[in-house]
Amino acid sequence: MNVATPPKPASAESAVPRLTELARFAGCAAKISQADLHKALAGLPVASDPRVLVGHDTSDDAAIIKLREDLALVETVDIFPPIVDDAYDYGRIAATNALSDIYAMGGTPLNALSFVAWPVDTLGTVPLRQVLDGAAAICKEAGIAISGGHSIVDEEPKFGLFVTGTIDPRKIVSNAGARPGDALVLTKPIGTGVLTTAVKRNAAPESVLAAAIKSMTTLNRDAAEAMNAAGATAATDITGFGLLGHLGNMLRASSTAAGTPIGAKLSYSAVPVFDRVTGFLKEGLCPGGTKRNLEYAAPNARFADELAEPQRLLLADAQTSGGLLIAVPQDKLAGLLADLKKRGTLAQAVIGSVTAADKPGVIEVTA
Ligand SMILES: Nc1ncnc2c1ncn2[C@@H]1O[C@H](COP(=O)(O)OP(=O)(O)OP(=O)(O)O)[C@@H](O)[C@H]1O
Ligand SMILES: [Mg+2]
Repeated sequence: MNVATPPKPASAESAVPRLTELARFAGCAAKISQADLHKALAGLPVASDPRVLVGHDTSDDAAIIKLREDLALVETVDIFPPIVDDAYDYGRIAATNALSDIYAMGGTPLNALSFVAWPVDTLGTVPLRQVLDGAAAICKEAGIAISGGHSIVDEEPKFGLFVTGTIDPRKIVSNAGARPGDALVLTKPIGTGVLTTAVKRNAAPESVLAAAIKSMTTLNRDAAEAMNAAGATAATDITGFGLLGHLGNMLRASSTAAGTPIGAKLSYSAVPVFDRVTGFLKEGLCPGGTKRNLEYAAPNARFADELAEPQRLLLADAQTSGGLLIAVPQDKLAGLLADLKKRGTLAQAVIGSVTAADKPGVIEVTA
């Protein structure tokens, strides 16, 4: 069930310049590209400690550290520059996005610490406080506190959370468990990268963001509860690398775990999209991160000829606080969809299926 948007605290000072003007890349589109991240992380020591059940080597959403047979910690961090101009909404979006990685593993949030980089001389502390209030409101909704943090001066604002959660180590939903035949279900529409870019470049009024802000501030908790109840084989959240990028990570991790190449079939027309996004893409409004995502994904994507560049870009659009992508065995699909619907997730879309492939991570996209 979605919780109503809380009232915004009154602003004592107008934030000049706009928050998004100070950000080179907005939200999760500021992530270092998958290609560069792989270069930077390749060969970095992998944890040999047997208590590290999930480390950075499988590109998963969070690290998992076993404490007991029935208890493990889930740890994640997510920080990014402003994606909207409203400071309170920026805080809410950053917090929802950070919590999402805990839900994507099947975990339950326990506590958060916040990180702030802020141009105190230009913006003052009032909008900073609004960011913190927004994040606190979302954490309260998730049932946890922000129990501390760290703050530095920076010309480009950045904000985010370190979140700790708990999980039963026997019930981890990593991105490595997808198996051929599983259905792929998406729980929020895509297109936040394109919409926020259109507004940032003054090509559209802020009102076009209403549905996207509602989505970016909706916790993936309900989707995760349905996923856990259904017995999903794998899940991840769709963020900065876009649908193709995060699906690719899931398929490659699942291929390694299964010891056989695993790919997917994706149906373009089944993917839920926010209003106006396809029009903006046709006008050439597209975040740089989305173009980089498509470049990275293209060698492993087999697009139907009818799908032109704007449609391909859409599937690679850098999302901020996107929905869960859930792999679920076919016999559990109907139950999952009914539960997602009952809980009121923003989408319950079957967008494709997992396949046996000739090469790990291949995605065949039909119109
Ligand atoms: N600086 C880093 N040092 C070590 N590992 C890293 C670093 N940056 C990213 N990683 C690892 O790379 C993998 C992919 O990171 P990515 O940010 O895509 O995951 P994510 O947290 O699910 O993304 P998002 O938070 O946007 O959902 C993860 O396993 C992550 O832990
Ligand atoms: Mg993630």
